[in-house]
Amino acid sequence: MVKEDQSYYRFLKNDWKQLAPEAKLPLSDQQLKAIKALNDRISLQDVQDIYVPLVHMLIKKFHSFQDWQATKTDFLKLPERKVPFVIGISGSVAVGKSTTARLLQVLLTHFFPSLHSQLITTDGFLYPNAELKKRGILDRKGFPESYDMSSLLSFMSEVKNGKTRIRVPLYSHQSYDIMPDEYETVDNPDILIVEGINVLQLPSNQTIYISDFFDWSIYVDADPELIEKWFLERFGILLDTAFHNPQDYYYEYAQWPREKAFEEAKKVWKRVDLPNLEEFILPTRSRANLILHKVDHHVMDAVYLRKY
Ligand SMILES: Nc1ncnc2c1ncn2[C@@H]1O[C@H](COP(=O)(O)OP(=O)(O)O)[C@@H](O)[C@H]1O
Ligand SMILES: CC(C)(COP(=O)(O)O)[C@@H](O)C(=O)NCCC(=O)O
Repeated sequence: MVKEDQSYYRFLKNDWKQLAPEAKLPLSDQQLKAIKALNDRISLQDVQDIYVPLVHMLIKKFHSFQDWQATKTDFLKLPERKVPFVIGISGSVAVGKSTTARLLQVLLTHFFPSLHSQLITTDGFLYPNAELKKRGILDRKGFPESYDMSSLLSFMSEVKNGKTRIRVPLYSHQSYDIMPDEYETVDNPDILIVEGINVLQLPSNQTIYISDFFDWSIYVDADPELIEKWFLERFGILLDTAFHNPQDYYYEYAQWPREKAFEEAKKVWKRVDLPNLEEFILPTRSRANLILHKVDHHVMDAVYLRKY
């Protein structure tokens, strides 16, 4: 049964999965490989039940956005121009934002191959570690003051103005820092997905939200105790990757007894990422157009859709 409160309809998985009956997996072998390559633990049942209807709803929204752009330029007697449709994805550190974003991109490409979609993460707009140290906020990484929000806002404005070949700095979880002289290029796509913990926040000293540039927003939600578990699992993967690479930020931890390294990671979660979730990320959840709620093993149990 679809329930509602003042702001959202709540669809349990069984209701939500009925919504795009014409859109069925199986995907081609190649698409399945693409999904499994991005994460081989993703539930294909969830892909079918949750993500496929979601992608079809997003495309309806995209078409109505395009219609409005055409109507507007026609009414204003202005030349037509392409304005990217922007989807923001928010949620805690380690809740699965980047996996969700990549999965949406794979599915958009699968069902709508003529559309060019791109994906960026706002991690690239974190100040480099050297700058965070200079400001005395290295242990506040991820908090609002650790991002160069005015660059992020300028980037969003360039995207919406149709600028081509915009360079976006890149962050590496392995080096735990911005990668010097490495960028990705955003090239006036049809759809841009912008993923990050801060995308629904009002930047300090600014008068506009990043989400003012969004045409749709998604908040990935789960119980903080589960998110801590996923954070620690990802830490374990980062340790394994770092083991033989002294350049890796996690190399030192990888040499420690495993239990001691995990104790340290738990402290980071309690001292940094959990307070950030409680103080700055969770309060933005009610601004999202859609909330994806996950339970154990990243399985989705409910979708909340804003009523207006
Ligand atoms: N749908 C999913 N199924 C299985 N594992 C997932 C899923 N989404 C995320 N994960 C795992 O959870 C951890 C955090 O995911 P990630 O996408 O890196 O989160 P975020 O971008 O929010 O920090 C990673 O280890 C990732 O592999
Ligand atoms: C770079 C991040 C702020 C962004 O998180 P993400 O959403 O990419 O997981 C986060 O991974 C982080 O490094 N937080 C600082 C504390 C920590 O080491 O977890």
